[in-house]
Amino acid sequence: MPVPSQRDDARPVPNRLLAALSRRLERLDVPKSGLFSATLAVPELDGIPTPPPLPDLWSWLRPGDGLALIASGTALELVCSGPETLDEARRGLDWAHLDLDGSGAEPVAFLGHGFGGPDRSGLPPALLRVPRLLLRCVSGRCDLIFSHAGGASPDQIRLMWLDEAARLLDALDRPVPPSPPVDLVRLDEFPSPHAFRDRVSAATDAIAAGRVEKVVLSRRITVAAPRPFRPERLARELASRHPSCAIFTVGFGGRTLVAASPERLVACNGRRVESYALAGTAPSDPADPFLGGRLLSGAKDRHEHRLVVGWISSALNDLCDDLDVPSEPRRMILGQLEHLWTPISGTLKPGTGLLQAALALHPTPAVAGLPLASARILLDELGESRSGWYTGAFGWIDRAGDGEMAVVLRCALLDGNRAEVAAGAGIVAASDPEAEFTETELKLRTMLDALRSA
Ligand SMILES: C=C(O[C@@H]1C=C(C(=O)O)C=C[C@H]1O)C(=O)O
Repeated sequence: MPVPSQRDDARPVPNRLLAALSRRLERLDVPKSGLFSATLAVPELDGIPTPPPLPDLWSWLRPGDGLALIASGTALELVCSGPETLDEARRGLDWAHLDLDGSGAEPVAFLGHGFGGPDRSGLPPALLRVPRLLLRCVSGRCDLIFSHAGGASPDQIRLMWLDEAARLLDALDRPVPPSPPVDLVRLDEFPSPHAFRDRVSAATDAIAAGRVEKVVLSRRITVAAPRPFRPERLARELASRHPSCAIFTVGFGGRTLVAASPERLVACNGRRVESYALAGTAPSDPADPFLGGRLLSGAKDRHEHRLVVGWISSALNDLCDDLDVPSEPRRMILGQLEHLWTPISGTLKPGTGLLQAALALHPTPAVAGLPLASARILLDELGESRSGWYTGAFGWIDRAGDGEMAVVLRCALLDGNRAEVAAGAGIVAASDPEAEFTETELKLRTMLDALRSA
């Protein structure tokens, strides 16, 4: 079988690897219909890959866990009306798989959805995508997973796969040099700083009147740089600054959502499940060792945190045979800020999976409020608007059901040289408008600082 030709502008791809892939795929019996994936170990690529310059890049990195998923092309994409239908869509997949080298690397579907309600960004309410080619690397061991969803002859499928492999290998081979930092211009802000503080006051009034216990208000700003943002550069920047976070990129229609999320909505490994309660925030200052102590002992932040721990525990309790809820929060330190953090874990009841848990958990009071229904009504009244999947969820699930979804936080929606960045803060009875504004500025800075070098 011929190896697909190079694009004229491309650097030479590792031809030996492509030729080897071509030989191996040729012997493969590709079914004509249904979703089919084949895993091939590629020791030639072993190492920890970084996101390459691919158009519409989908990727997921957990640098701290040595996990990298890098996708190229699409085998199957299902647009769903919301998170409720994602599970249905996934269960409906008739997914055959061949593990050619016995490496155990299962094929993966990416999934994501927004917060709920109108999303002016143009991203669909929910999306499931199986990449045509996935580079799946765990602790430096890499596999290539080819997928196809029928509708072509086996020869056409093999050609498409090799084309995709050529594109991915070429992109992985291209240098992604760092950019000298630039100044960003704030173009637009919603709501204005003044209006945000007013909303915080209106929210504390609603809390005093007993309408809700907590509500999360957010801000969105648009910035411009003198050059186009590079999603792969931003992801690398974030991965080196925040290796404990989930770093992901979701390319869609020429724009790319990029995030460094500290908040695990849910992760499943077999029947083990884990979710993070993350709420209560303060600036972190290495020069002030008492600051963390203040966060741990501060009544307002502990109250805000406890509400989230209670809610997540009760949502997971219904789905689990056993649940471990630490009695004391820990500190999660992320550059310039830190959070109160309680990892909650358990054993799922048989027949329950990642997507059911994600559905039961989203949106947690860390990003919405409590009680949820009243908080949603109050958010509408206060004019809260969220876009670009901010405070929705994004992640991956493999064919066996293992995977993870993170809350979409500390994120930017890149569009050429513009980026929309959002951040919010949990409002409780004792909240102060100025302090909450400062908290959102700090959270925005996580992304703005990285954007300057992207
Ligand atoms: C809403 C955001 O963050 C959430 C709110 C937090 C808080 O209010 O303390 C902390 C972490 C996140 O759960 C955000 O980063 O935009």
